[in-house]
Order: sequence, then C-alpha cells, then structure tokens
Amino acid sequence: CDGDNVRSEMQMMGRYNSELISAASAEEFHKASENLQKFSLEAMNKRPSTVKSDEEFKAYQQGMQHFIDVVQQADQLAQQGKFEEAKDLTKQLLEMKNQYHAEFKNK
Ligand code: HEM
Repeated sequence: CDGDNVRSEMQMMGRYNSELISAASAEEFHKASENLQKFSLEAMNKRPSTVKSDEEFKAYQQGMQHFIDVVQQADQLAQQGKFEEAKDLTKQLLEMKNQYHAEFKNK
C-alpha cells in the first residue's frame, strides 16, 4: 500500500465489517452497518493514491456505492428479522472487498 490517504477509513471499515459479521442481534447489526456505511462514504469521497485517472475514480466510487448498497440491503434483512439471510449477505461484502481491491488497490 503506497498511500495512506484512505487507509484510516479502510481500517475503520475493517473494524465495523468485523462487528457486522459477529453481531449477535438485529440491533448490533444495525449499529455496525451504520458505522460501516459512514466510513465507506468517507472513503468514497477521497481519491486513493492507486486511482490515477478521473475515469478510474468514477469506477472506484461506483464500486464503493455498490458496497454500501449491499450493506444497506443486509441491514434491511436484519431489521425484518431475516437475520440468517443478513449474515449470508455479509459474505458477499468480503467477496466485493477482494474483488475491488484486485481492481483498484494492487496495480
Ligand atoms: C470490508 C471492506 C474493506 C476493508 C476491510 C478494506 C481494507 C483496506 C485496507 C486495510 C487497506 C490498506 C491496505 C494497505 O495498507 O496495504 C485498503 C486499501 C484500499 N482499498 Fe479497501 N477495504 C474494503 C473495501 C474496499 C472497497 C469496497 C474498495 C473499492 C470500491 C476498496 C478500495 C481500496 C483501495 C483503492 C485501496 C488502496 C488505497 C491506497 O493505497 O491509496 N476497499 N483497504
């Protein structure tokens, strides 16, 4: 990682993503999801050092919006009492993280 501009936001995303995964109630899930969205949005509004062109920055922001959409979807499921389905969706978040890191982080 050659830049530290989005590193602290990413670290907070990691923290609240872990809390989301280990949430033991719909309420805990909701709190973690709110924090995860907050830091994802902060990361989305910064241009990582690995993102070189305006075009690539747009794609990065779209990727982050997609990530936030899935966090919201998972929280809606949790709040509807569909806790297991919500937990399943958190696995998709990890896959998205890996996918977007391959696309925007290591180049
Ligand atoms: C749970 C989700 C995520 C976690 C825990 C996470 C974690 C991290 C961490 C710890 C770093 C710093 C790595 C290092 O120092 O080598 C990083 C960098 C980065 N991440 Fe994420 N990330 C997540 C999701 C995403 C998503 C959804 C995107 C894009 C849509 C993304 C794009 C990037 C980019 C571009 C960098 C490189 C920043 C730079 O070097 O300037 N990440 N991430």
